[in-house]
Amino acid sequence: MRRKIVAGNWKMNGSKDLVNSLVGQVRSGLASLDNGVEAVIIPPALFVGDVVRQAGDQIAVGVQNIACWDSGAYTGEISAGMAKDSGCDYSLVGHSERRQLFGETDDEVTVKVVKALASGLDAIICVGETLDQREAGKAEDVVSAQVRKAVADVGGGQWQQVVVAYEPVWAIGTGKTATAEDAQAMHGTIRGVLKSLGAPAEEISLLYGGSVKPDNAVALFAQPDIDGGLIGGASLSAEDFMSICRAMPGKS
Ligand SMILES: O=C(CO)COP(=O)(O)O
Repeated sequence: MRRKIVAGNWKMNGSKDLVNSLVGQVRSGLASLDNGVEAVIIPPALFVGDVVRQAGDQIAVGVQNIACWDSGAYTGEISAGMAKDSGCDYSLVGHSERRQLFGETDDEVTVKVVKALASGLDAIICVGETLDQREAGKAEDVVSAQVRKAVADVGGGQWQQVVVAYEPVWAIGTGKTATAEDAQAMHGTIRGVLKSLGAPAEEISLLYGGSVKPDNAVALFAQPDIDGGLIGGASLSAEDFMSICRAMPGKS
């Protein structure tokens, strides 16, 4: 059965005060929710320990990025093993901001997925096309290639640790969302790619990200191949984050 996931990527936002106020509110909100949603909080790495301590069993925790290496002289980097050791369950890999602002390459994404899975983290692999690529009619090709490359070294028994998040770059932080139909179409394509690679595609959760808000989450989550969301700005408000969690239908 595919997991239904709502993950909040705080990016470089938040503070200890936000951790202290938000995590408890999300925790009590989830206690009265029975739609089977798994909530994940992905704060800046410095706050992971604080979130883990307050999250209880109901909230999973993730990091926004991991290194390509296990340990060593890589100043400023954090390994997948360290994230796991600190209580993380997930790592984002290949977020478009990492790719665009920090020059993260497809090859590095492939390695980071391997490192995450080997350390026992679930990898939320982020893919998505730019506006130019969409307008040139290349969105499907770009996203399909990103997916193929990212999972190139995933082993047979590791697929249950893989989650794919489709985040069109033009929809991130812009207030523009893909229509539910366009998002569904791309999710169908991604599932098809995973199937063609021999993965148990029907079991893999596919998230949509890019300006997801309480008022558009219902239509997005109603789509058959959209199993949840990767939320940026709206995840910094406990109220909005919980509204988005509540937008998940009780589908299996
Ligand atoms: O990049 C995102 C989540 O990883 C989406 O961010 P916004 O929800 O702020 O558009």
